[in-house]
Parts: sequence; C-alpha cells; structure tokens
Amino acid sequence: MSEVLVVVEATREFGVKKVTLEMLTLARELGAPSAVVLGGPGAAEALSARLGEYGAEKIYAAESEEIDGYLVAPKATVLAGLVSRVQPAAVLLASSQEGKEIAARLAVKLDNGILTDVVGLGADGIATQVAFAGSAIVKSKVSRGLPLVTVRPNSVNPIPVAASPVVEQLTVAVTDSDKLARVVERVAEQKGSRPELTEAGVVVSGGRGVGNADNFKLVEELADLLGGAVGASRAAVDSGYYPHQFQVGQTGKTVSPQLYVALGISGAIQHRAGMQTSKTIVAVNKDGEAPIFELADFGVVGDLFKIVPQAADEIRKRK
Ligand SMILES: Cc1cc2nc3c(=O)[nH]c(=O)nc-3n(C[C@H](O)[C@H](O)[C@H](O)COP(=O)(O)OP(=O)(O)OC[C@H]3O[C@@H](n4cnc5c(N)ncnc54)[C@H](O)[C@@H]3O)c2cc1C
Repeated sequence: MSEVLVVVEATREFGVKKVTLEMLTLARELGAPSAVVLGGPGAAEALSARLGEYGAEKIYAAESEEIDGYLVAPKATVLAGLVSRVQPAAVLLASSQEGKEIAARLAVKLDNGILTDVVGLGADGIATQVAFAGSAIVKSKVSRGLPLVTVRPNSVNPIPVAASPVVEQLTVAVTDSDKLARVVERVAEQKGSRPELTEAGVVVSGGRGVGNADNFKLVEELADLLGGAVGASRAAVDSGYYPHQFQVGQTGKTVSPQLYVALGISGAIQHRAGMQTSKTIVAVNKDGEAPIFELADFGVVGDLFKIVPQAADEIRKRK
C-alpha cells in the first residue's frame, strides 16, 4: 500500500493539533499514513505517541534549528525532497495559514497541482473542495502530479487506531534562500480556556445585534456553557465589540464546527463564507427576514437579550 504523507501541525503547549488527527484518519482511507514532523530538535519524540494513537505507521522527523528558526521555506524544501524520494499516493497538509503556504511552495517546487480547503478526498484522488469564498462546493482532482491537498479543519471525524510508528530521521539540507525570513521571537497567544476557533466543535458568534463590547459577555457565557469558542461578525469587530482574531468570514477565520450559533448576525454572504459548512446552524435574530435564516437549521426570531439568558438557564439545568 502506498504511503500517504500527513504534514503534522502541532503547538508547543498542546502538542498535536486536532486537524492532524483528522488528516491521519483521512489518510488511512487512501493508503498507509506516514506523519511528517518538521520542527526543532526533539520535536518528533514529543508527538510520536499521539500520532501512533491515530494510526501513523511511520514518522519522518526533520528536526533542526534551521527548520524551527525560519519561516516556512525550509519546510517546503525538506518536504520536496521527501516527496520526490517516497513518491506517496497523496500529501495532506492542514488548510491553515502555514499549511497552505507550505503546500503552495511545495507545488511550485514539484511542478505539481494543488487543491486547498478540501473537505473530503477519495482513493480515486477526487476531492470535495470549498471554493469561491465558500459559495460553492466542487469536486476537483489534481491533474498534474500527485494529490497535494490542504484539508479544512473539522471536515473529518478523527478516529483513533493504534499503530507503532517507526521513526526515520531526515537529513535537513536547506539553501540560503530558504533562510531569508528568520523567527526572532515567539509569543504565546493569550487564549484562556476556550478551544481554538478553527478547531472548536461548537462556535457561538455575535454580530452587530449584540450592541456593544460589554454585551459580548452573553456570547461568551453561552460559548462556555457549550464548551465552545467565541466568534464575531466583521461588523461586530469593526465596531470594537470583539478582537479581530475572532472574526468569522471571508476576511476572517473559516470554521466548520458541529454546532454554530449566530446571535444578532444578519447572514451576509461574506459572513456565510466562513461558517456555512458548519454541521448544525442555530440563529437568533429579531428580524424574521434576516438572510441567516435561509441557512439555519434552527432559527429563533426574537431578541437575543431575552433568548440567550433563557437558553443558558436551560443548559445549566440540564447539566
Ligand atoms: C470585502 C468584504 C469582506 C467582508 N468580510 C467579512 C467577514 O469576513 N466576516 C463578516 O462577518 N462580514 C464580512 N463582511 C461584512 C459583511 O458584508 C456584513 O456587513 C457583516 O457580516 C454584517 O455583520 P452583522 O451581521 O453582525 O451586522 P448587520 O448586518 O448589521 O446585522 C445585525 C443583525 O442583528 C440583528 N439584531 C439586532 N438587534 C438584535 C437583537 N437584540 N436580538 C436579535 N437580533 C438582533 C438585526 O436584525 C440584524 O440582522 C465583508 C464585507 C466585504 C465588502
């Protein structure tokens, strides 16, 4: 069975990211999953147990200060060498900012096609892809080279299958032009206890209808009760109600949780672009004609300041 390379996304504090486990699950349907860890010295050892729990049969470890100390260029170079040698059935990266940039550089180096924002991939190489800012779902296939795809977080249900991965150390040889953008400092994001927005199973978002920054406590309270992340529309962000890194939409983050709750959000096309692949959408809006209701699985026409506290009380009771 051909290998399928999964490029590992991980953080220093929390280890392997959920999207990596999702990609390993997807890779198992396509061939033999091999995880590729690109990081500083010792990076693979810290991650290997978790990667094995999700079926990684092999781990390629490219560990070097040259990988850790520079932006994505060295990673693309190492990957290009590995892909040329192994000739995998497919290469999967996360549809994150970094994953997409590595994939794009890899595609150029290999003169290979690329598909981004993929939400499904068959053994025949046909991908289901979210295109045109989320307004279209298309079937596509890389017609030049191997399937090189970036996978959107939350597209696949991660299922563990134990494996005992063999670790192979890769030689890291990068060029001077790979080392033009050096990392000078890393600052851990202040996150609190909420899950990361793009990886959360539940997202509760507030829009201009929330009215002001203080009222966003209501959005946060509901998110916390549901164990979810908080999002915001651009109008809410532009009005200063909530920080920009939580913006959902065409010019913000793309989310695809099991449950998306939209509070006081009208449902403009640019907002929908970032959340319309959510599995279940619940909307609360006092305007029954708001476009968000065209998309919602469950809609409540009413004042969010009455509805949300009632919903929160009910959730507390049932807990
Ligand atoms: C190039 C471009 C990129 C963009 N990118 C994004 C993007 O990434 N993300 C994004 O979100 N937008 C984006 N926008 C903006 C987008 O077009 C909309 O303006 C924005 O999404 C509107 O945000 P909103 O729904 O919160 O506000 P509004 O459209 O003002 O809607 C507020 C809603 O709240 C309801 N409401 C008010 N009070 C209450 C209450 N008490 N209870 C219940 N409901 C209430 C109202 O009925 C209304 O439907 C972009 C626009 C452009 C041009």
